[in-house]
Amino acid sequence: MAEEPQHGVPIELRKVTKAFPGTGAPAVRELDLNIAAGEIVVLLGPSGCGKTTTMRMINRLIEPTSGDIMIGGENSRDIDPDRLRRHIGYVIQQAGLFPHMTVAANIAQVPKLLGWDKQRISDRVDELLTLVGLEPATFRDSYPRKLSGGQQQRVGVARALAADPPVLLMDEPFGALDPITRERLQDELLGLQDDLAKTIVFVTHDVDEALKLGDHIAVMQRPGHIVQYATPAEILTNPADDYVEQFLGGGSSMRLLRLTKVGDIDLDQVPYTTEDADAPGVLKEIERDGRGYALVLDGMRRPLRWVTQSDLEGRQGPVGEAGDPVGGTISHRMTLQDAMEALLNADNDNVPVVGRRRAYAGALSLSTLQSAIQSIKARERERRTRRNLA
Ligand SMILES: Nc1ncnc2c1ncn2[C@@H]1O[C@H](COP(=O)(O)OP(=O)(O)OP(=O)(O)O)[C@@H](O)[C@H]1O
Repeated sequence: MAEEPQHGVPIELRKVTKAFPGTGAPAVRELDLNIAAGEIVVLLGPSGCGKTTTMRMINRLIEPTSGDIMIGGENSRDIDPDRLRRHIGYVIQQAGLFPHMTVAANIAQVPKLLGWDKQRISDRVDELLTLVGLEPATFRDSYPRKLSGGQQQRVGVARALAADPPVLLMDEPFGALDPITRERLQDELLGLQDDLAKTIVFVTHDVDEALKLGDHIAVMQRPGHIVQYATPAEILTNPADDYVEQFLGGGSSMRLLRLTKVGDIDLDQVPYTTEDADAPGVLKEIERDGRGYALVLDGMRRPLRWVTQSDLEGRQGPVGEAGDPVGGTISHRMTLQDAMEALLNADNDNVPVVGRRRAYAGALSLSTLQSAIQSIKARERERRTRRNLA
């Protein structure tokens, strides 16, 4: 049986500076950064702002000129660099796989260094390939050049995870992939992270990637400092200054739509009933509500039909099959953007939202969406004001 994965540890950078010899301004300047255990923190910024240098100081591929880096409470200066790097997985653009080694041999590198026996290594390789969505029998003995960019990147992630390190550093890992593969790998990374809860430092200059993946985002500016360190929603609704605002570009409301899940907002509550309910009673309730319709649910609370006032007028006995089938439903897991798409294509203004086991959870309309975005913005503004006053 597989062992429980090792969860992430906190990382703290204290006044970390890197000045490369013979250059002008330092590449990274007195950088403070606190990364909580199990979080994905994205370093976001334009080329040359010091993202890669910051990341490589964490695994000591680059030694800081001054300052301290604490990993799981230990000063990285006190950890042997080889031991440190075995406890920190590293994924780079285009995977950086060794072309003359099979996929299995690439993944097995660190376990081999750690002296694991053959059987343990082989089991681990298969487990990891499965974890990143590659069939072991097909891919184990392949050479990297036979693989697509996305598959190579998956192997890169498997290799970084091989010795189950608590920390992963990912430097533009999806930068060279086409947009569809890129999105898929981002989703898979988030899925993996749900189970693994590693501490991940992720470098990108792609705003949407940062907003999607980051629990927190550090927006960096040349030369080597952080302008804002906050959650994606906070950065979108309250950019710290003009630089951050410009870097984000326009469309912050659209981005909030992409970032927020239907389950995170207040849904509309419409009257609901069942097929065996008494029609005149339901009619009364519809009249009282004033909207003119109700939702009929089955025994498992799954939406079946919309019934309107006129469907029920004069009807005696149970509601039965009165009304029209609900065209479609919206899952509580959908982003607001996907929900908006569904609403624009729906026949009704209101679409039922379903949660676990497709049970009714509320309803959504374009105007509910609009007020949700407005209240997210207002909430973030309020939080910031409170913080500034504190
Ligand atoms: N080995 C080095 N020697 C001298 N200068 C360096 C070295 N590595 C990086 N730099 C400089 O440090 C600064 C920060 O570089 P870094 O690679 O960290 O930026 P970055 O934000 O990761 O950029 P990119 O997105 O282009 O990778 C740049 O001005 C770069 O030229």
